[in-house]
Amino acid sequence: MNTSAIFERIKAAAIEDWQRYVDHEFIRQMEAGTLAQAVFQQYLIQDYLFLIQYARAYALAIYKSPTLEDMQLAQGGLNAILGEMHLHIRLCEGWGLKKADLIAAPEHAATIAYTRYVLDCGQRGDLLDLHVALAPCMIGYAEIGRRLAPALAANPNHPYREWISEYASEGFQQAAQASINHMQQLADRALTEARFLDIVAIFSKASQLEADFWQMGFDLAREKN
Ligand SMILES: Cc1ncc(C[n+]2csc(CCO)c2C)c(N)n1
Repeated sequence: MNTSAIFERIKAAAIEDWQRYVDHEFIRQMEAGTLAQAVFQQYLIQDYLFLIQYARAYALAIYKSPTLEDMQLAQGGLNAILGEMHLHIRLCEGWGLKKADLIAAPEHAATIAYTRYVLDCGQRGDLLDLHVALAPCMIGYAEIGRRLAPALAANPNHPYREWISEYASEGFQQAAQASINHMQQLADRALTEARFLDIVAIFSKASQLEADFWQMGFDLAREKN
């Protein structure tokens, strides 16, 4: 099939689920600086557990790589996760939570659902299926980082400066672009017309699971109150 600008086409086909993810109430409140800290803390603790499982998904992407270049790109993703986890440890330390406390937290159903879904896409499918399941995470956070960056300039005391800066950073934006480029290569090699709807379904599902992940922060904070 004609696979030009494949990421834009997949996103357009899944636009409602994508919007519900990148424009979730959590993001709106974060942008405004009004998101309750308890909600953000619950999210971030679960996100640490999420990243451990997500690192396994990138490791699976190395295993599923037909070429050395695919392997190197997946390895870059794995390294980026290890770097991202420093943000979580730093922020949690500021609240008096140690790494051991994070690891000991029980995984929420939304964390399990999302990470195991991605791992399953990789186990039963090929590298394109897995890459598409991984895409909303990387590319969505880059879109959110770009959108929220102006809020930092407007408010010098923005409470979520560190988090927003991480995803708005040049390094992170480049990594997301590299992920789009890799998706393009994989699609050029393996995407057929017959597979397109299956690929869109994976992207939609992962986007829905991202939206559920934001929602989990509100739900957990309410339960603990
Ligand atoms: C629920 C959730 N979704 C996406 C990310 C962002 N993220 C996770 S792994 C990875 C790839 C390399 O760092 C990126 C961008 C997150 N932290 N939590």
